Amino acid sequence: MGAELRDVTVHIDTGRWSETVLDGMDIVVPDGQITALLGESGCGKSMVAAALNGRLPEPARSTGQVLVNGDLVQDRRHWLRLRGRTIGLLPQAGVDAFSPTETVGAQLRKLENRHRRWTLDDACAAAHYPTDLFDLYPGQHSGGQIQRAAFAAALLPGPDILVADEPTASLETDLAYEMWVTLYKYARSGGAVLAITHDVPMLTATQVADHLVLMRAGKVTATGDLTTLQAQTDPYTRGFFHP
Ligand SMILES: Nc1ncnc2c1ncn2[C@@H]1O[C@H](COP(=O)(O)OP(=O)(O)OP(=O)(O)O)[C@@H](O)[C@H]1O
Ligand code: NI
Repeated sequence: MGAELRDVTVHIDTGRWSETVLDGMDIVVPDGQITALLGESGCGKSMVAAALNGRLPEPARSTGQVLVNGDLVQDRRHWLRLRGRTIGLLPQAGVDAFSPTETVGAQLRKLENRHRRWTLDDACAAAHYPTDLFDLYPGQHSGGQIQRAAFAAALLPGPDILVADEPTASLETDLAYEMWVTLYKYARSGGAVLAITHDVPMLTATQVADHLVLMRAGKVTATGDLTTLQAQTDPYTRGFFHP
């Protein structure tokens, strides 16, 4: 069924300052589709990813509702049950998907054995992660390599809902295109995909996103398909689609 934030507000009080990072945020991520989330740096996109995975930072205080496959998520134990096969996160920094003390190959193999959904070969092929890097530790990978390893790690449990936070940020155009193909196939096979991205030229060229959500300062400012957003006249939206 997918995932949803309803009127989610998140305050972070660091002790030195207090900030509202999401401000009445609403978003629906339906299954079978790619929803693309865009917005300027610092507007709260990764915080949406965190809220959808029950991974808000420790000092955060939140109000509002998170629904996963139609159920209101109530507490930490509920999140622990959902993570993995129900909802998964490809973090913005690929290295955050791994423990630093074990090789990537060993960690991917564990995910394959624990979930028995995707095979290691299929996940690595779909993520274009070269299996000859298996013996390296996460910190021994380049930015683009660890991003692809993290993509493989996100695919292995085969989550109903996949939240991918800038999955192509460290990749050149050809590889980025292949990642979008993988996300497209994932959605078409039934997955609910939220893809956070800055890559409007790729979205425009591939038409891969079924629905777009544009945010600013913790709120949604525009939603719709590509044609709808391209036709908007306000300067913030135009800045993304007619740079
Ligand atoms: N752990 C944290 N503690 C305090 N503030 C945080 C924390 N993480 C993020 N923030 C703040 O929350 C706001 C939103 O950050 P977020 O990472 O969601 O932005 P973003 O839209 O993903 O940006 P980018 O495109 O650069 O990744 C920022 O103002 C940031 O400073
Ligand atoms: Ni981010």
